[in-house]
Amino acid sequence: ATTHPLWPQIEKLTIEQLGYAQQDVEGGVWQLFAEEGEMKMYRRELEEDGLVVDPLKAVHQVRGATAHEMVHHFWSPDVRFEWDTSIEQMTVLDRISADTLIFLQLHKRVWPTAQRDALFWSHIREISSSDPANGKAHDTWIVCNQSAEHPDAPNDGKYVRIDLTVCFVCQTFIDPPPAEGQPITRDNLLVKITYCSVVNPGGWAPASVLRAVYKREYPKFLKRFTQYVVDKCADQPIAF
Ligand SMILES: O=S(=O)(CCO)c1ccc(-c2ccc(C3CCCC3)c([C@H]3C[C@H]3c3ccccn3)c2)cc1
Repeated sequence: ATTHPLWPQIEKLTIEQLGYAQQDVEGGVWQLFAEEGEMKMYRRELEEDGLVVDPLKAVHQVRGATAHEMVHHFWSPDVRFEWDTSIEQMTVLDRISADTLIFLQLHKRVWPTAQRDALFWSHIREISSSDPANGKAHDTWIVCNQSAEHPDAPNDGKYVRIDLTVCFVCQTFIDPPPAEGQPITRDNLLVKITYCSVVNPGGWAPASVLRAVYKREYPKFLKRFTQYVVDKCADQPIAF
């Protein structure tokens, strides 16, 4: 699949988004707008042609799951409806490779804005692996979602098409390490999560409405997703 025409863009954007996600949120450019327990949500106020396109960066950490488990459930079409309450319809239009799919999603209408759809490629990749037993190095995984075009989903104006760039980066920590010679259990798992998104709503929507919706929806979205994975994996063997 590395011969697919999208491959150079997928490769370039995935590396760029990894760097972007790993940049610290200090330095004052990011404004903390929501905080719940370990989850901190930041935004930068940005408008393009009068449209709110506020970049968002969320950092979170949860116990009981691995980076691989988190990103797999974020990427997999099979479980999307189990956690993503923002969508009404979802289709996989193409499987570019085993780790890259093209999604077409119809998002629930957010009153008073018009209903939106999103067409994007979604790529999952392990960035670094490690030997979980030594507890030193930690594995990092990323999912990148980037708006794309596709002949089967022309932007025919039936819905307002949003433009999105999303990255979801997770890193596993063995913390606290198990006692000498003891196996790693889920009590030893800590996963650090960074979620970055830039969503251009595609058509006019009042800035005040969008910012209120972002403030309400994103914290709910990330909390619900991470809790879903921890609950789903609780009684399963650990997938590093
Ligand atoms: O992380 S993903 O790739 C997961 C795959 O689904 C993702 C997440 C969120 C969105 C999305 C799509 C539309 C909207 C708005 C724009 C104008 C009116 C609807 C929003 C804003 C409203 C915010 C929001 C955030 C989270 C959940 C729902 N609503 C977000 C798209 C993709």
